[in-house]
Amino acid sequence: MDSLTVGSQVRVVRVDRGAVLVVPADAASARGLPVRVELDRDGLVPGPQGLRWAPTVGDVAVSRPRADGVPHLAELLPRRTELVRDSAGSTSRTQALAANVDVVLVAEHLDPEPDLGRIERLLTLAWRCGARPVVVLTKADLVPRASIVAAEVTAAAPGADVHVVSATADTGLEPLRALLRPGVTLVVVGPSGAGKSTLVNALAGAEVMSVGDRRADGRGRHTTTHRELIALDCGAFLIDTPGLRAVGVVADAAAVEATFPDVAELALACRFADCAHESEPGCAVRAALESGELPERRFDSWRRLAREAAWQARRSDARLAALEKARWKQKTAEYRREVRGR
Ligand SMILES: Nc1nc2c(ncn2[C@@H]2O[C@H](COP(=O)(O)OP(=O)(O)OP(=O)(O)O)[C@@H](O)[C@H]2O)c(=O)[nH]1
Ligand SMILES: [Zn+2]
Repeated sequence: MDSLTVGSQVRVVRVDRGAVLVVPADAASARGLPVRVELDRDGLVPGPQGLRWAPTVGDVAVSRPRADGVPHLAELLPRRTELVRDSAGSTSRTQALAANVDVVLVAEHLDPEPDLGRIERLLTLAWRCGARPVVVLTKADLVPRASIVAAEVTAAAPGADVHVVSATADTGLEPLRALLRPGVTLVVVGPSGAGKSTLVNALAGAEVMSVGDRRADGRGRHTTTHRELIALDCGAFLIDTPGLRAVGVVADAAAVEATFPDVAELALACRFADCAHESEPGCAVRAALESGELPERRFDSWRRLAREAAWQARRSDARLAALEKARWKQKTAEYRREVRGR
């Protein structure tokens, strides 16, 4: 693609400093070379709700060249789905990792042993996003009894399919290839070294991402440093992400409930509607813990995420209140200026 036609819809494949790389949004013509589009000085694009938005990978925008012919993003379209995480630091901003995704592949290695808590955390991220979560257990070639581990993971991932794969041995990938339909967008998330880039390459059938041990310059292993959307020959879109270290999941109560439907259902049977599942009489959750029906580990994981969700809800309330206050301050300042000016 050499130029962007007037008013055409484009898809953001990568975000750089002050610019984005875009391709035509329709799957049929998305495979050409991306075009670099400079952003306005603030790095933002006008979008829904009359606000200016930071574009993210997977965003769809209307491109309209400026008067001087330079490509420009005129408008960001509303996001169908949005994968968000807590941005680093103490600010209450969230960061959109990817937009308009249909499937979230939660990648976790079988060797070393999978971290169930991390899977639950990433599943919460996926459910929150509104996309379909699919767990992919990687490096099956390195462990003898992958199916036993997979059963444990399945118990920790109600409602999500769990697939055991080896990207290097090309096993178990068929169910994932079946997800790659034209126009469908998949994003791969998971810890560094889980084999995300290797998986993306295997699904793409080409070396589209550089992988762990391929660096020949002796400066240690390659690791994915940016998010990138890849338009596959079959018409599907795949987004690779860098390993998410300690993902600040932007949990909300509904997403936590979707990840832990077993705990949510037990809680419904507690005698008190506001049961904290600590020492209340008639607590169905405690009973399930005692009988072994609900593993301690899973209960602890649920509690941690539920607390984070509650904390984040309070924090965003506080943020709204602060915004409201700032607006009010501005209004009074305007009013004073007006009075003084009379
Ligand atoms: N044995 C085996 N090794 C694998 C498999 N998939 C990936 N690896 C290896 O695991 C290492 C990490 O793979 P990557 O694909 O770079 O992992 P990543 O999740 O993209 O890592 P980051 O880019 O750091 O987030 C590399 O050395 C891969 O060759 C697999 O199925 N089997
Ligand atoms: Zn209870």
